[in-house]
Amino acid sequence: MTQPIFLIGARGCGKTTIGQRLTHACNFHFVDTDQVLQQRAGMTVADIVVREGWSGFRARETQTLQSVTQPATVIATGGGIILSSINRDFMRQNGIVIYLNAPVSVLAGRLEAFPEASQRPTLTGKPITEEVADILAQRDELYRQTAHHIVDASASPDDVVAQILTELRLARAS
Ligand SMILES: Nc1ncnc2c1ncn2[C@@H]1O[C@H](COP(=O)(O)OP(=O)(O)O)[C@@H](O)[C@H]1O
Ligand SMILES: O=C(O)C1=C[C@@H](OP(=O)(O)O)[C@@H](O)[C@H](O)C1
Ligand SMILES: [Mg+2]
Repeated sequence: MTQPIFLIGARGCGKTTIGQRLTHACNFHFVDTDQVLQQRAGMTVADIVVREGWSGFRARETQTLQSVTQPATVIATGGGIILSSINRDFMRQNGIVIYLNAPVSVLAGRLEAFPEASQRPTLTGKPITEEVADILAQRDELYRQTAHHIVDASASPDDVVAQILTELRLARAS
């Protein structure tokens, strides 16, 4: 199995962290759309949003997603990648999509501890817990529609990786 693996889910669900670990377990390459996009632009997400608005960032994100998609690659996406139907269709058709699902309390706790504000400028201007709740309410259905598999991302990193490997093995056996 060398199909690309796309990790989707809200800010703080662990796409970047789990993606790196999963890469070692599968012997795949790792890419993170936000890291590649920022390197190519020579700007942080926050800078891009100031200069080009969220629409400029979203256009760059779609282009980056398509250009980094290769066999034997784990692709950690940004939390808003599923807002575009082009991205949703692209991921479903070109690989295996895994939703790292976690409740608002877990997501907000992680984002308060590790805000990484240059990569995560505010989406709504609201305090973290309110923003996470509002955004998850808007996007949860899109994550679910796009995913081939859903895992519990509130577990420890080792456990989340183990859940993903189990899902992939079960899918291969069926
Ligand atoms: N399963 C986990 N258990 C505990 N902490 C986690 C877990 N996954 C991620 N984290 C922590 O949460 C923060 C956000 O994780 P990150 O991988 O950047 O999320 P995302 O890329 O989905 O926004 C990081 O500081 C990371 O160490
Ligand atoms: O949820 C979002 O709309 C975003 C999530 C961020 O990525 P992470 O999910 O890796 O934090 C980053 O792509 C950008 O700030 C937009
Ligand atoms: Mg990330």
